[in-house]
Amino acid sequence: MTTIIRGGTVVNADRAFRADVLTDGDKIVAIGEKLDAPANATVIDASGQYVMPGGIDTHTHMQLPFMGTVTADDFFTGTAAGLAGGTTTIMDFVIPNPQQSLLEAYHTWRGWAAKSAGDYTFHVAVTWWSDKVHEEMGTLVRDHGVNSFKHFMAYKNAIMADDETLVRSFTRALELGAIPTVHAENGELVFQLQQDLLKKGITGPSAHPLSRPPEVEAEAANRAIAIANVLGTPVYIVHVSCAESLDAIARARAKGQRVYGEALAGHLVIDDSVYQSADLEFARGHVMSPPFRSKHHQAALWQGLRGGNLHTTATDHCTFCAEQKAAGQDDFTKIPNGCGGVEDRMSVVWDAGVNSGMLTPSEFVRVTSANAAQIFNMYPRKGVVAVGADADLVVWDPEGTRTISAKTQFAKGGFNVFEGRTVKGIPSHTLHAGNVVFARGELRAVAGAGRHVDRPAFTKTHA
Ligand SMILES: NC(=O)NCCC(=O)O
Ligand SMILES: [Zn+2]
Ligand SMILES: [Zn+2]
Repeated sequence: MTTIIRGGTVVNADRAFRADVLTDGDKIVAIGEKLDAPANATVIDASGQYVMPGGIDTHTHMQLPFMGTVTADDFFTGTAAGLAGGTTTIMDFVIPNPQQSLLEAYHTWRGWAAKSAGDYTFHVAVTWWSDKVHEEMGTLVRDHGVNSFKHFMAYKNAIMADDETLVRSFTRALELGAIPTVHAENGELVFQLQQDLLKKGITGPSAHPLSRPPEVEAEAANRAIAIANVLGTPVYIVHVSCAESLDAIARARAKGQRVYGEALAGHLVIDDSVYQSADLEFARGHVMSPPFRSKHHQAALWQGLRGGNLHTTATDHCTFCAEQKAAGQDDFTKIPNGCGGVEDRMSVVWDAGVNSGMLTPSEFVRVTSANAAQIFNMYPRKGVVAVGADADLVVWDPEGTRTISAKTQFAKGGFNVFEGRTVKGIPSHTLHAGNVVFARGELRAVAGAGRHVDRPAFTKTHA
């Protein structure tokens, strides 16, 4: 398929310029003013619009078996919803059970992901340690295009990585040229606080944020950063939700440490008042970890994004319907943790970030795709509008509006944490691998059209 996008303003992380963009097959083949195009080319009129790299969501959980259930979105519905919102690549997580082979889990997830409509790639979680894990990390990096390993510092008695696992896995990642990532919350403290709250008879969703205060996150962020510093590894901290964790990242970076931070669209715009709702189904729908925080944390996260101490935006898309969330109606610790957003991240970050003047369009591209592609070694295949890059593009209408609602979304789960929010700045068209997969509200996602994105190891100079 050949497509010409005419008359738009191309926005990359480094600059914006007026140009047509020609795609052929799955690649961008020409960029320039008044380009010639074959007579059979599909023409998209982008006048008054921006042409940007398709979004990369660095953190999703499609079809995840978690807390006794499985997320509502699978790899088809979740990636299709992403395409509707301008996100063309997701970074999902292979999460082996403790004692399970990493390779076995990796192949299971690859099987599930075969029906993806958008591109996908995997971080692999290290949930336990043994010589076999050491060996399998090597196989994943050398033979399977994995260059990032995830460590959950929370979820005690389930997938929590203890300090020995962190130290050994970070060390191994350094040997292999892979980057360690962490969910930073002190799982021992969370467990203790949960038990204390339950003993006091505080069992509803309002207890969730009380069991995971900012200090619990900051302790783990500081610990992971300290471990990375001693071992000389880079480290990427997922879903940074509070000023205290951001301060830890800023301190380390000021000393020259290679620390990266991810902000979630939800944490940027939703505050912790949601947990006080008398509508317990609504409150449970917002239970995720780390929880939504008070407004001063949101302001800090925006400053972190603009100032360069936070690098990526993601969603942690992990959808559960009301019936699944009701598993925790008598005990908040049993509410499956997770919320959605893959369909909404680009518009939410544009609306709250660019329309407010907090971010420029180029900074928007930096935090929605370019930095992710660079940190995780997909650049310049992804994250830039350039000749030779994948034809994953979003034609962005800065005047278009949409009121987000679970009733009209493509994602499953029947709930949306951004419900009722009217965003200005929406995709008019999304191209994935050169195909127009979303056009003015019409989704043309094809199951199985998504490709796995191999991410090679970093050279030794990265660490
Ligand atoms: N974030 C969340 O609550 N659920 C998904 C798993 C995780 O990322 O911690
Ligand atoms: Zn997490
Ligand atoms: Zn997650």
